[in-house]
Amino acid sequence: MGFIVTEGMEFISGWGGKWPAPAKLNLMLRITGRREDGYHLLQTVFQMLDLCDWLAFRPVADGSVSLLSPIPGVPEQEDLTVRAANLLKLHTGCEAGVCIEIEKKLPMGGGLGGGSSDAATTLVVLNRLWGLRLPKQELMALGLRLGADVPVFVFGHAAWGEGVGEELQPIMLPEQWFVIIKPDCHVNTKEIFCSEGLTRDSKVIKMSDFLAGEESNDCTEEVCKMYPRVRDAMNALSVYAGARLTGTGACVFAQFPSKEEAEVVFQALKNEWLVFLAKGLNESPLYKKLEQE
Ligand SMILES: C[C@](O)(CO)[C@H](O)COP(=O)(O)OP(=O)(O)OC[C@H]1O[C@@H](n2ccc(N)nc2=O)[C@H](O)[C@@H]1O
Ligand SMILES: Nc1ncnc2c1ncn2[C@@H]1O[C@H](COP(=O)(O)OP(=O)(O)OP(=O)(O)O)[C@@H](O)[C@H]1O
Repeated sequence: MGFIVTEGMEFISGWGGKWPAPAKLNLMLRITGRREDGYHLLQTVFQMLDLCDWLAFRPVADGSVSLLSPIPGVPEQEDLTVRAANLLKLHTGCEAGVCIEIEKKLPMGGGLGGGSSDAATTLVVLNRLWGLRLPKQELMALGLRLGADVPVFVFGHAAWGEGVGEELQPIMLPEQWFVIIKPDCHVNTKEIFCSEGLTRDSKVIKMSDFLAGEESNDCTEEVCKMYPRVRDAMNALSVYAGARLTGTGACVFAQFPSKEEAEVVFQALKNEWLVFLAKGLNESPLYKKLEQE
């Protein structure tokens, strides 16, 4: 059941070939308050991974936005890539059209931010393809309208995040290796943020506290209580190294200084769990590719 990251395969001949939409991990997640609209104030640390969805964009003449093959369970017009493209058209008055293909590699509902990253890649690539020249800050603000995790993927760098996750400062982190278990359950982010027992009054800390080892995730206890399979995954990974939850789950992860050390744990878990081996990245592969175009 294990899954080693491999390069995406060629699938359609879209503009610029295929574009990465990397996963993220929340290396720490503190909930420090709640806004009047119900959204939670967070302190978090985002790092991208070399584990990606792959997207292709084919210009179409009739001004429509469509998906070549919608993701099962997600209606085409609700897909975050379609919503991102339509939002960009509405915001700029651009009359161009696009057909999008998604090669889905990231598990959904896993706290790896796949849908958000797909949306961010769509905003960044179409901004270039359609010659819109919107600055990054404006794309991030548009992205926030699609979800709290979209801005960091537009930002494109490992980041210290505050607000609802949209106030971002770049951070340089060691590019370690991660073993990530995706338990066979789908955690609903909204359900976790609505749950009674969630810690919402964590002390505000500084970036230096995180760097000194403060790496907790305030959602862990509640998610493990509501989703026993997440607790099982934490226990399975804890045998080898400190296990943490990303976002609101369901994925749990442990970090290792070398690929070799991570590989040993990956091999030990892969028969029983859906497990990924991935490298932490400070710079998003999306921008690396954009620079090459
Ligand atoms: C848990 C994280 O993944 C950490 O990075 C994000 O905060 C969640 O980001 P996301 O999946 O893009 O979430 P959204 O689609 O914006 O929000 C889903 C639901 O989660 C709740 N939500 C989300 C983010 C936040 N800071 N406070 C919240 O209370 C809201 O009820 C919202 O309706
Ligand atoms: N392109 C897309 N890819 C994945 N999910 C999408 C997409 N478009 C819409 N969705 C919806 O978004 C939901 C959340 O998917 P996603 O993969 O982003 O979860 P997640 O990793 O838990 O996100 P987060 O870490 O941001 O909470 C899915 O269950 C699906 O209904």
